[in-house]
Amino acid sequence: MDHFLGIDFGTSGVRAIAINCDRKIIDMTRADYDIRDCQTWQFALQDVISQLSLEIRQNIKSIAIDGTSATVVLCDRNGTVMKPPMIYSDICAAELLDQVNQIAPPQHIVCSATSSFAKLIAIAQDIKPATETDQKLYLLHQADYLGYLLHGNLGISDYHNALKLGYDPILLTYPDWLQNWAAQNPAVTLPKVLAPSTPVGMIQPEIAHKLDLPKDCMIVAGTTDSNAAFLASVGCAAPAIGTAVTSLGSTMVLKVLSDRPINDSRYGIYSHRFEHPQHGCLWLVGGASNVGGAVLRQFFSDQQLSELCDRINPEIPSPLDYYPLPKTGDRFPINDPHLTPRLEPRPNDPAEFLHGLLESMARIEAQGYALLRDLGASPVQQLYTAGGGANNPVWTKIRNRNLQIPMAKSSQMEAAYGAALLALN
Ligand SMILES: Nc1ncnc2c1ncn2[C@@H]1O[C@H](COP(=O)(O)OP(=O)(O)O)[C@@H](O)[C@H]1O
Ligand SMILES: O=C(CO)[C@H](O)[C@H](O)COP(=O)(O)O
Repeated sequence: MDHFLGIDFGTSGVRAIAINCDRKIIDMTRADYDIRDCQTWQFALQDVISQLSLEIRQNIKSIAIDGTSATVVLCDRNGTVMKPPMIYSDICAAELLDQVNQIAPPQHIVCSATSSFAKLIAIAQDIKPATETDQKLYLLHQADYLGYLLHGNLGISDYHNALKLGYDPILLTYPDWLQNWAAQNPAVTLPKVLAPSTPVGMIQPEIAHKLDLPKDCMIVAGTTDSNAAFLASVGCAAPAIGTAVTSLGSTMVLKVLSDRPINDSRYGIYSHRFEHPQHGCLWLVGGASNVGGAVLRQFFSDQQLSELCDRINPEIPSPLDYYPLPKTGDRFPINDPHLTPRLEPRPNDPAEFLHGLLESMARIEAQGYALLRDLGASPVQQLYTAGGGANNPVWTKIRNRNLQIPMAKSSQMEAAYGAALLALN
């Protein structure tokens, strides 16, 4: 029986889900890791695979990996990581953003302090010009680097991860402005870009041996965590236009399947290409906010979260109006690297405080979907939820009251299932 493995690298953890040809989950494993330490990426990757039963591992036909978007790492030609990764919410200095604005077209989506291209400009600042080919350096996204660890082909990405680097998902090429920049900065090689789910290469023999994987196990091009979450929630490759998914993990990411791309760097709005079996090329229009579960973890353990939620009446709106960020800066619907968290006034009752946090994040989610609609995204017909926050019925009721959008039960709430569907395809 053939099995297909999806591996999700989120902010706070790694999940692997093995499915069979009927898309049924046959096993799921988890591992902790530190998103800022690439060595833990490698350990966690091997850990979540090794935890699978021997029978499953020996029948894995293909593997797909999703990672956090705009998390980038610089490697040399041997795949050695040259410096700690810059993660998706890291902000580049204002003077570097000025450089980005001089290179990219006005209001391009890379004209954001958190874009992968802004991080490339930051990294390129202290790279000596390459005199020999062996000094070539490679900019990789998190999913690209993890895929390299398995297939051994350096410099391969996908058009979801490469979007915030500046890759054009309509023309399926790097735009001239970026190719010109790369020609003037030969020390850094941009990754080759494939469609998600495209076969990249077979697993390296020594890795196959170490992990008891088949010698012909194929590693396919991956995606980003919230695109994988979209696929997981709808559970197929043919969702209706107007299907929306909120990925409620450490962050909050909104996506609406639309018939046209909408991009607006003022608000941190961008569109991922989505190949639909019936409609052809569609677009996942959305944005990623830094509000989400990470800020809840700053104040409450999962146990406290559960106990305090039992004391909240979700039908009564909280009067508290927060902007609950884990640190300064947001990307969407307010794209402002200097936006400070608003977490006052702090009530004495922790249940009241939690109610205010959940209600405020639900209001921001509703503002986000209203902004997407106002800027031309297809109207939302039904809304799924993925990620850890999807497990919270009180939050779901609060969100339902603020959103006024028909909410559907997700097929699967783990992004790793979406990655497994890519491996199956
Ligand atoms: N029942 C819950 N209610 C609210 N938030 C939750 C709940 N369970 C988990 N979370 C939050 O979800 C996040 C983890 O979800 P996950 O999808 O694994 O996120 P990520 O991959 O982005 O780290 C944590 O920040 C945690 O606070
Ligand atoms: O918030 C994030 C981490 O979970 C990422 O930014 C998220 O992946 C959103 O980016 P994209 O829409 O490109 O997937």
